[in-house]
Amino acid sequence: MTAVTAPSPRGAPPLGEPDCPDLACGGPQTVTLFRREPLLLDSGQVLTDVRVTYHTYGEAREDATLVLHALTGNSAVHEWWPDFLGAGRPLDPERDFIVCANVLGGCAGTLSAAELGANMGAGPGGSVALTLRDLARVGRALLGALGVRRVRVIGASMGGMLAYAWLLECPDLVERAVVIGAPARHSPWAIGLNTAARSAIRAAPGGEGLAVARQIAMLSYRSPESFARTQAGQRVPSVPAITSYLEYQGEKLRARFCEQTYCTLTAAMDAFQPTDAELRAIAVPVLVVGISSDVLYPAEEVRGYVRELARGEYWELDSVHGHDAFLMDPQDLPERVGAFLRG
Ligand SMILES: CC(=O)SCCNC(=O)CCNC(=O)[C@H](O)C(C)(C)COP(=O)(O)OP(=O)(O)OC[C@H]1O[C@@H](n2cnc3c(N)ncnc32)[C@H](O)[C@@H]1OP(=O)(O)O
Ligand SMILES: N[C@@H](CCO)C(=O)O
Repeated sequence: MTAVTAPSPRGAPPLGEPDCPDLACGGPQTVTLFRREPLLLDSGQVLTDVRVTYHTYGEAREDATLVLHALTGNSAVHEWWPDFLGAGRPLDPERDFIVCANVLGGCAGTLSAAELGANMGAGPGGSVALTLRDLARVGRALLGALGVRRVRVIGASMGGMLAYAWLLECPDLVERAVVIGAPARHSPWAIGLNTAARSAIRAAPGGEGLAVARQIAMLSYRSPESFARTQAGQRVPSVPAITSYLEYQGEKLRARFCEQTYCTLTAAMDAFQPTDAELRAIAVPVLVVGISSDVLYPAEEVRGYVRELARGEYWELDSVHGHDAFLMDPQDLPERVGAFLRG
């Protein structure tokens, strides 16, 4: 394992300077994996020298908790999940060794889709094919480099689908998993939303399309009632609040994210279609959490997959705020997750 110099994740301090010392935090750190043995992607392409950026919290141990971030997330869990990370919380650095890495193809320090496209001669718009199982294999190599031999995985949204990929790809390593607000397979509805987002990016490459993609996605991350409560009326004269909100959110993502990553990761989510037989083979305990007002991944759809899991259990977060409630309105969710992780 060799540390290398690499660009800082957008908005993060320079690599190597811990940005959360109070949480026994190591990170952001960067390692280059697959130096001697290459990584064979599901597409048949081969990668070497895969740069991975990650954070750790707590003292290194052979058993760890791996946090899997969502589509536009990064490895800095302390920045986006403060309700879950800290003393007395489900991810407690005083008790656990916690790892989170930016995914392969991501936009926050790890070898990005744009860099992969350059390597593979792909054009703009993200024609690199990655699968969620490829992402899990890279995570596995990182855990190996850190000396981890057993892992509990937890993820929400794309991170929840990635947790299913871990359960299928690394059954020897995963001892339990938490899947929040995520299906085991993308539905036609979810694929359709991603298709529209990628069409916007291809139609207006260079940033404008990414902003429109975010507007489409934001409508699926909240709910009619959430927006009725938070975005009624106007903030700017003559402009509906929801309009200026979506425009603002679009520009915000455009400033911090990468269009190739957006296309590559959403395509990986759409292509993830494990069979019921594969799901039935998952032997470890899995906590599946649905969100009552989620219009992207309706609670009933998320709950349906529990029937296929040998040791699945279901809990529902009752919130009006839709899919993003796991970030905005977690209520009792940290407590439930903590109890499950402690087993
Ligand atoms: C498991 C994971 O990995 S999750 C990954 C985490 N992802 C991220 O951290 C990045 C994505 N971020 C998000 O999705 C969101 O910011 C969340 C869900 C984390 C937080 O959402 P909220 O706190 O509700 O923020 P909200 O969506 O209301 O937006 C607030 C912003 O919009 C602005 N805003 C609100 N209403 C309006 C309006 N009508 N017109 C214009 N601007 C508006 C606010 O001023 C605020 O601006 P700021 O961000 O510059 O402070
Ligand atoms: N709002 C989060 C979750 C979306 O699934 C994100 O932007 O990553």
